[in-house]
Amino acid sequence: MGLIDKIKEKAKQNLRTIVLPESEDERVLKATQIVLKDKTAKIVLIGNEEKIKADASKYSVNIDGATIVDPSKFANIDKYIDELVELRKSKNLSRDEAKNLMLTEPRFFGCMMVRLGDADGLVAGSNSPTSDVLRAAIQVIKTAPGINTVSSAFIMETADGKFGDNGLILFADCAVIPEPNSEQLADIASATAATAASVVGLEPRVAMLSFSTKGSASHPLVDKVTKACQILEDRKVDFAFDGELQADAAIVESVGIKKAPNSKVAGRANILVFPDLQAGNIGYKLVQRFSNAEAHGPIIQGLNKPVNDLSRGCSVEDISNLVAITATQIK
Ligand SMILES: CC(C)(COP(=O)(O)OP(=O)(O)OC[C@H]1O[C@@H](n2cnc3c(N)ncnc32)[C@H](O)[C@@H]1OP(=O)(O)O)[C@@H](O)C(=O)NCCC(=O)NCCS
Ligand SMILES: CC(=O)OP(=O)(O)O
Repeated sequence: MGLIDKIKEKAKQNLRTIVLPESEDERVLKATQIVLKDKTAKIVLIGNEEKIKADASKYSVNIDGATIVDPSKFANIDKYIDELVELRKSKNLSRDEAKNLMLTEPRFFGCMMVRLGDADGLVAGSNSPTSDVLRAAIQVIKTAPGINTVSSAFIMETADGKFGDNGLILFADCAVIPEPNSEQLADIASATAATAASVVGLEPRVAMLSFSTKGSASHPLVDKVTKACQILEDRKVDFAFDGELQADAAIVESVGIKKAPNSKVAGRANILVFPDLQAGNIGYKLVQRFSNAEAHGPIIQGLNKPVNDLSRGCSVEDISNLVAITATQIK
């Protein structure tokens, strides 16, 4: 059984309610049909009921069984607005501004449903940039207790099974922090190790990537990565990691042996932590497109409740798969 089938089986065991705020997107309605047919989650669509039903009929999609919530007719809207005003008190968000966000920004409304327990998780981003999804999630759902950094990971399912664990390898952070400092890189490594273990069932082996392997180049950008490794060392984390490593030293055994002979991770990493978002975002898209790999995510890490983002280039299956992943993240 492949990874997604396993995750879907797990999701079916405990049916969760997932909000899909971008009901105007044809792919979202088609994914809703798949999720309801597969019984991997209950779905809440946000928007005008008549329009959603008309669109579903236009696209010949059956969304019977999905709950449709229209913020403009929502009985508890005042409670949601009050909660947002309270959450953004330090930013002086007025009640009118909060009301406007709740009525016009379905991602904010959906995150509030999750925050207040009217839904369990949210998937968005098919029709909005990642930053819009992240802002709603960070402002409304907030970070989990004791966590400072929100980051993300893609589960890459590569076709030939050569890299990572039988072709499964996590890439981080490819979606959230543009220029992570060393502390944040260490946080990204820890969060991704936890995602690898809990969502994919892998024993994490983390490579902290750079353009240098074990001192082969010297530059402040390399120092940032070696400092992140030192932070992980000081934190006494309970997973295998090594750095700084170049990508080939991280994933190709023969190169790992040559460039980092004493490493427990080099040549066999199943998690790649990129030094910044330029490298991470470009890197995952190149692997996805050049090698026809599945890229599941970005799975957002560090939030108090699960919200996951999509690339705007996602397929219908990407959405239904991410709904199942989100459902299994709920504690
Ligand atoms: C994540 C992101 C949306 C944050 O937005 P931002 O406008 O920089 O956020 P701000 O600096 O205004 O901070 C807003 C709040 O979020 C918090 N925050 C921002 N990034 C955070 C992170 N990674 N983890 C935890 N908190 C974070 C800030 O501390 C701030 O908190 P406050 O409002 O309580 O003071 C932004 O970093 C971003 O756009 N990232 C890139 C997304 C992207 O385009 N990815 C590529 C495609 S996938
Ligand atoms: C994750 C990501 O790159 O999202 P998008 O393609 O929507 O920018």
